[in-house]
Amino acid sequence: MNWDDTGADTRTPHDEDDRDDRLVAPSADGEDQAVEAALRPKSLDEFVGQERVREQLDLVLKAALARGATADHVLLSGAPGLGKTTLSMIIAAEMNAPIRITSGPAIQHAGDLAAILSSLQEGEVLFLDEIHRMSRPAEEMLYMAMEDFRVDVIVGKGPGATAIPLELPPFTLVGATTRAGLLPPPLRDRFGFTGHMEFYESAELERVLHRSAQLLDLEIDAEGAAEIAGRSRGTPRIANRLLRRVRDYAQVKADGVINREIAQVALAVYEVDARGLDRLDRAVLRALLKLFGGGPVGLSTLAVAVGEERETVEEVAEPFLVREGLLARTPRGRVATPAAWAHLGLVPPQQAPGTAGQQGLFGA
Ligand SMILES: Nc1ncnc2c1ncn2[C@@H]1O[C@H](COP(=O)(O)OP(=O)(O)OP(=O)(O)O)[C@@H](O)[C@H]1O
Repeated sequence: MNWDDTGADTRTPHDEDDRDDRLVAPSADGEDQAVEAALRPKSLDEFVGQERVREQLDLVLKAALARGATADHVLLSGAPGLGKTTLSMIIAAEMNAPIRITSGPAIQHAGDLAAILSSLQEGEVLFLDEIHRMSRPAEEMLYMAMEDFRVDVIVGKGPGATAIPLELPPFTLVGATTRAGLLPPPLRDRFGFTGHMEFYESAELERVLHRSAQLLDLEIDAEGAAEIAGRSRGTPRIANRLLRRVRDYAQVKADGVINREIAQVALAVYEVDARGLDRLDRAVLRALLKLFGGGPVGLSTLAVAVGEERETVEEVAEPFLVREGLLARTPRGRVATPAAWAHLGLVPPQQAPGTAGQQGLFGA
């Protein structure tokens, strides 16, 4: 990637995929998957943060255990990397039940789901990630399975097709979604408990980092953890990933101990700034400020200026910039906030008397 100082992209577009190889990407890459299993908390007590969800879930599970019953179906919603998979495994562990893991996109036909459901053991936890991406027929089969622990398996085709009812053992469905709003109400209503996972506070991420450091046998001090936490975008997965990169730096260039200075220098090497913005985020902001005077500017124009697809700017960079209060999406286009100017150390152009709002060079 070659964004120059003006924020313009000097590389040929698409010669690298900015989505997956970003150090601050919320989704898991291959390395994450390999180490995440070792870092996952195994019980609700070990699970950091999300106090409300944890407390409510604790009650749901304890009550089910006391009744000797299978726990109600649970829906977990929230951004990637906040711990939905981890919580589903904890639910199974707390219920002393086995867990089966699958995802919406893996279930394209109702038959795929019937095969999974009919092989569940009594009390088993079925974790269905990205449940909003399941096919419609599978979704309809799931309604009946969740409510009546029964599915109708269709045998044959056309007028001769017959539905054979199949009893299922009671099970707990844990559905996970990043888009709770996309779930059809009949599906949403069949969950006994819905937990909304929030982004983590810095102090919570510091606890995650200390715990991970201990498991990875690393030495990190309080200031080192605070520095990494502040750049982790409220997401434990990103915190754990940044920790591993800082560890590499500490091992190669220092004595292995992670303190504030080591964390700062290491993350500067990886171009993750003090607020967790990476090169793409800063390129978008810089273009908005330097080329368009802070906006408003249309998404397509902004995307061309940084040499990216509209979707990349809109879906990869903007959500975090909006969340951080650095950029606003307005009906007239993208607008930088005063915090954006301050973050990049730039001074907003003087507002001419009588003009309303920020008017860019290529304004509305
Ligand atoms: N509350 C937490 N305490 C400690 N570690 C956590 C916590 N939440 C998540 N993690 C760590 O973050 C990593 C990612 O968590 P997890 O895979 O559960 O996220 P997810 O929400 O299921 O993500 P995705 O939606 O991408 O599947 C795991 O390695 C896990 O150890």
